[in-house]
Amino acid sequence: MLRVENLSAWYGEARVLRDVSLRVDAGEVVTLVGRNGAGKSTLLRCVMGLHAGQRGTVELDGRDIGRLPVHRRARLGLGWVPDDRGSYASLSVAEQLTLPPVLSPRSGDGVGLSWPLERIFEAFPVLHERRAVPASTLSGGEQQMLALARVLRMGARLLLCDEPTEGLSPLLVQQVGDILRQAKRHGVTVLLVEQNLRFATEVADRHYLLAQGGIAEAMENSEVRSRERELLTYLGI
Ligand SMILES: Nc1ncnc2c1ncn2[C@@H]1O[C@H](COP(=O)(O)OP(=O)(O)OP(=O)(O)O)[C@@H](O)[C@H]1O
Repeated sequence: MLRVENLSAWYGEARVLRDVSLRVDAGEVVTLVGRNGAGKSTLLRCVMGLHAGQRGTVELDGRDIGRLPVHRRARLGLGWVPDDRGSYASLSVAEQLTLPPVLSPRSGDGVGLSWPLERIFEAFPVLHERRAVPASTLSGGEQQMLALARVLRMGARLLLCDEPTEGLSPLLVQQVGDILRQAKRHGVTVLLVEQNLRFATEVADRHYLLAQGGIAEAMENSEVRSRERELLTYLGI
């Protein structure tokens, strides 16, 4: 579904990604792990088209999307879940969930269709409880849930999630895990930055370790589990 080939990225003169190649197959959940500053967020931003200084190939379903602007990538089904949670603060939770342009249904298997509001509220009980309040009054964790809910509501079929569990209570972390597993059952593909290795192995199929802007290793769940202690020390967690 997603193929990244020899992707490099710069901030001014500083090169922060070095010939990164990876793939995420349809229906997979894949994580990017790595130390602070390894380039994980920049990689996600490149895939979404949010980073100008890049070179290399980004393909979605065999189509080169590397030069498309963000809104065109969103139309093709890429859903961006940022770590800064941006929202239209004065609108209520329910208004926000009816606001985004809902992607037109793809023909065929129904994968990647907009989630109905009922399913959203079932999956995100906290948003149902708080549906009438302005989003500005939500906690950071609740805003994170709202950001995730919005892209599912839009019908994104490849979610790009930047540390969705960061700063969440254990209960909300568990809910994010349930939601990602549910999204996977509905055919949604996920690439996520995740530092919580235990969470990563519970939700993901595979993992890439990013080090100094390059892919250092590709790992299966079993490998991450058996090397957990070593990896946690390496990541400085
Ligand atoms: N706006 C920017 N201008 C200049 N350098 C930047 C900018 N944003 C990030 N960088 C640098 O690019 C490198 C990669 O940053 P990036 O945020 O992608 O890493 P990361 O792995 O996501 O780290 P973290 O987990 O700390 O967010 C770092 O060295 C960082 O200092």
